[in-house]
Amino acid sequence: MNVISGTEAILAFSGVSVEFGGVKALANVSFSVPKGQICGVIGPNGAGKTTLFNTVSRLQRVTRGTVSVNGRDLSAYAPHDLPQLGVARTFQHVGLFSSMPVFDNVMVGAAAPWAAKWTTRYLGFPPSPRIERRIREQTELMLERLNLNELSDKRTDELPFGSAKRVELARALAAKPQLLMLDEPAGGLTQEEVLGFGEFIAEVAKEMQITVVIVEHNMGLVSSLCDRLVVLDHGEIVADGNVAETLASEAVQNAYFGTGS
Ligand SMILES: Nc1ncnc2c1ncn2[C@@H]1O[C@H](COP(=O)(O)OP(=O)(O)OP(=O)(O)O)[C@@H](O)[C@H]1O
Repeated sequence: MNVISGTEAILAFSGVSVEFGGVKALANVSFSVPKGQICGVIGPNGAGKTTLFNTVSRLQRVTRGTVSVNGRDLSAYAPHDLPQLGVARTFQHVGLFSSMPVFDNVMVGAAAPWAAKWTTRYLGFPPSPRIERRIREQTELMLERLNLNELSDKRTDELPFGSAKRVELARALAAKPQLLMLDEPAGGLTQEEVLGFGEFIAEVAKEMQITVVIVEHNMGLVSSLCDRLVVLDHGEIVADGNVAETLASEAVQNAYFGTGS
């Protein structure tokens, strides 16, 4: 498929298949995402988007093929290793610690790369005061960047949905990822919130030099935000390229509406 050459890839899928019994959720998917790109993954319900995401988060094993980040084959890693590899994600249904205040939720993200170190995980070394200070500073920075300062002490289950989504994003960004995976970030947001969200992601991706892969049904967001679209249908890539051409392609019309000739 469309493996981009000449630019260093941060994420690469090579011949990835995932099968559930007789169901082929992904069938021989290959593409790579160069550093700095905002890549949208779209497709009708059941196309394999979440499965694709989960192979990166290590929540889903591949039946065949390889998923790699910065050239490292992810099969050697567990989900808790991802912050150290520079990968952060958000979930389709907000995945916050509901009884904890906003500040602590974001601090979990800021502490994640440090917490994933083997000296912490296996030997239980507590953070030094210097590291603890850095984690708190990073948390405060993200709260400010996402306009969450005023909500800092609120429990996350007391927040409106749009604010909870912002907290989840702050938590993911607090880990200073190189690769940010966003799973349907616009779901449940008002149209105004969606616009603001798209602008914010574009700004932050540039500012923090983050590569973004986004699964999204909201075509308005996808069109305004993404540099490129990969379209899945029945587990296969049916189109891959710039946004306008891809959306207008026969393969996409077929996948969504069954109207191509
Ligand atoms: N754990 C599972 N066991 C069996 N089949 C599964 C499992 N997870 C996904 N599938 C099937 O794999 C296919 C791809 O599902 P997936 O959730 O990845 O699609 P999707 O594009 O994310 O859909 P949606 O847009 O509805 O979220 C579907 O046919 C789905 O029913």
